[in-house]
Formats: sequence, C-alpha cells, structure tokens
Amino acid sequence: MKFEVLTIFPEVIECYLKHGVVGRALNKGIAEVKVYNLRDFTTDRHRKVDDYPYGGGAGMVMQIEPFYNALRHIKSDGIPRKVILLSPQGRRFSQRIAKEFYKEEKTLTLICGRYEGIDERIKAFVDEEISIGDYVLSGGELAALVIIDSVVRLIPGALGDELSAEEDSFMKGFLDYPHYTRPEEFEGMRVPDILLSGDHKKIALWRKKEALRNTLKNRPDLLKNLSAEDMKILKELCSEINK
Ligand SMILES: Nc1nonc1C(=O)N1CCN(Cc2ccccn2)CC1
Repeated sequence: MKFEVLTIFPEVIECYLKHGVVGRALNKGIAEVKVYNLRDFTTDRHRKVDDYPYGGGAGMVMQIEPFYNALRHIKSDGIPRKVILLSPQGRRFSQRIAKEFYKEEKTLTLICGRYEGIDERIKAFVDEEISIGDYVLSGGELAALVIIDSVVRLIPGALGDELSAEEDSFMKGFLDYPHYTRPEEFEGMRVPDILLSGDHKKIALWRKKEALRNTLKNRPDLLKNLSAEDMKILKELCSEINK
C-alpha cells in the first residue's frame, strides 16, 4: 500500500512515520509513504504557498499552483491513485472507509491544507474529500495520519500478531472489551478472575459480553445486524442490567 502526502509541514508526517505499527510496516516494506513539501513546488524566491482571499475577509488562502505543480510531478508516473482532500466538508471517515481504501489498492494521495483552506479550484484535481470528524483542526496533517495509520493496520503482517487484527472488535463493529495486565491487584482493584482462569472459551465469551456491554453503554448505534449468538449475549446482558 502506497501513500503520498502533500503538506507544508513534512516533519509532522515524517516524525509519526518513525514509530510503532506504521514505522515497522514501512521498515518491513509492506507500506510506503512519500512526503512532498509543497514549498518545493513554488516558483517564487519566498516559496510562498498562500495569499490574501479574493472578496476580502480574515485569514489566508492556500494557492492552487504549488498543489497543481506537485500533483503534475507526482502523476507523471502514470500510476492510478486516489487523490483525497482532507477537510471538515468531506465524507466522514470510518473503519469501513479505511477497509474500502485498503481493498481498492490504489496509491492514496493525501492533500493537507492549512490556513482558511485551499483555492476552490483544487477540487478539479481531487477524487474525494474526507473529514475525520466534526471539529476544526489547524491543518490536514493529523487527518492524513489518521487515514495512513488505520489503513496500514489492515495490511497483513503490519500488526505482527495477525490475531489482534481479526480480534480488534472495532473491526467487527463493536467497541473494545477491557484489557488488563500485571499486577493482579492495584490500589485494591483486582483483575477479573475469569481472565486468570486459563479457560480460553470462557474468556472469549466474557470479552464478547464486555464488548457488547461497552457498546450498549457508549455506542448503542453500533448494535445492528447482530448474529444470533451476539443477540443471545446481549439479551443476557440486558436482563442482568435490569435486575
Ligand atoms: N476535521 C477535519 N477532517 O479533516 N480535516 C479536518 C480539518 O478540520 N481541517 C481544518 C481545515 N484545514 C484547512 C482546509 C480547509 C478546507 C479545505 C482544505 N483545507 C484542513 C483540515
């Protein structure tokens, strides 16, 4: 899986790529990220990337030319790619969209804006606009990293322990179950006995039940299209809660 990022802060992207799952995936060569500094695609000696808005108003607008020059340079290899603009106006990103991007297997070219935004004519070169949520960030870089991180995790071998990719309950559409590690007791709070039992079948059932409990409590909207087994567990849970 290949990614390209267009940004005026390449260091922000490069720093994140040195660590953790994404860092290891890049070192293994199962993913590749190329970061392009927009200022390298300017033509003036001040390497200007923004200008005053037509029509007046506060703030600056990013000029189209550096983006256009960068995209023309990148696209000269003729490889199919999906050009994504990160902005609050975009389609809301989700695990489902991460899977969609992964399965498409196209290079993802991520355009990161700053300031008040980018000249609207950028849309002529964009395939899709994506938002990571209803809040205002200072730039598209964090959103680009969210997409890179969530898609890289889907690549076989990226997580090392394949099971954790499958087990990731959000992959199944639920919230996660509680996790514990040593010590067995901390400040009077004990690890649930079931997790010390060694009974893997019961542990798996407990984890499913706790994932459903968390989902029922915090994201009941995710409780749809349940299997008969999950519905049975949920009903047990509800009768416990209503006792
Ligand atoms: N929420 C989000 N999910 O993705 N991006 C955001 C987000 O808030 N921002 C703030 C505005 N930036 C500047 C901008 C505005 C319009 C068009 C292009 N660039 C981008 C990133």
